[in-house]
Amino acid sequence: MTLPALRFQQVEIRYGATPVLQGLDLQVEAGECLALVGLNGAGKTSLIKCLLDFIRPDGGRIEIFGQPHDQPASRSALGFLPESFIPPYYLKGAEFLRYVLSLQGLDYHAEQVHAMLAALDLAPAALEQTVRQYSKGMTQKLGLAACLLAPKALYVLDEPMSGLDPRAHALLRQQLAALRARGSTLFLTSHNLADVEMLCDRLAILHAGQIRFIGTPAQCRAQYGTATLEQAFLACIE
Ligand SMILES: Nc1ncnc2c1ncn2[C@@H]1O[C@H](COP(=O)(O)OP(=O)(O)OP(=O)(O)O)[C@@H](O)[C@H]1O
Repeated sequence: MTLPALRFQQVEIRYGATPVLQGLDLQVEAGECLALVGLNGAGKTSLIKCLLDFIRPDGGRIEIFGQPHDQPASRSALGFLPESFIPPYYLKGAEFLRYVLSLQGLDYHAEQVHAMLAALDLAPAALEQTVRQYSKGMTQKLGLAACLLAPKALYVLDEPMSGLDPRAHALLRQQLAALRARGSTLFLTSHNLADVEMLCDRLAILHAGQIRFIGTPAQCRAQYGTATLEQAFLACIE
């Protein structure tokens, strides 16, 4: 039997007295692409921070391929792109990639790096520029390259399309589809429901601290009797 990539059981998160997640259950199957969607402040990033053990849940249990998430070894299967990716401003692009790869015991292969940059539409000249000279979209592409260069069974991507121009956006969709086709699991957050429709096997709608809907985009539209996923999302969170 294949273990799920992620299993969240009855996860609770509070900031002080304010509850954010209230007994959240969610399972991400190995090999699928699942989007977590929800309004600003719904708790998507908080759930990801909990998964990565940056914050402790106030209740519940999280497993990564069957292992408790707070065992560091469980997270070696996982690549992560944070919502706000801010690399050290004084490093050159190549230095940053070399550093991130070395932390994972991986070598820097120039041809792989150039291929990844081309796949993300980041000019190779960026490798020799310091990060302080980057635009917002270039910074996001560097973060994506650092994350996707390491072969992982599971990628956790918090708003991966953020700041990308339309061409880079389309290229990243292709890149993510290729990763999924190679068997990696993708767990991402997105506010772009057109991306979710095109890219994801399933979506989970987080609202008022719990998962209100989980299923395919087609099931979501059917359940709420709407023509578009956006209308279905709005009906779900009413
Ligand atoms: N460190 C913190 N201290 C107190 N409250 C916090 C903290 N981090 C997040 N929150 C609150 O928790 C709630 C969920 O925030 P979170 O960032 O998880 O939402 P999100 O779904 O990722 O939102 P967005 O779509 O805007 O990125 C919000 O009300 C936010 O104000």
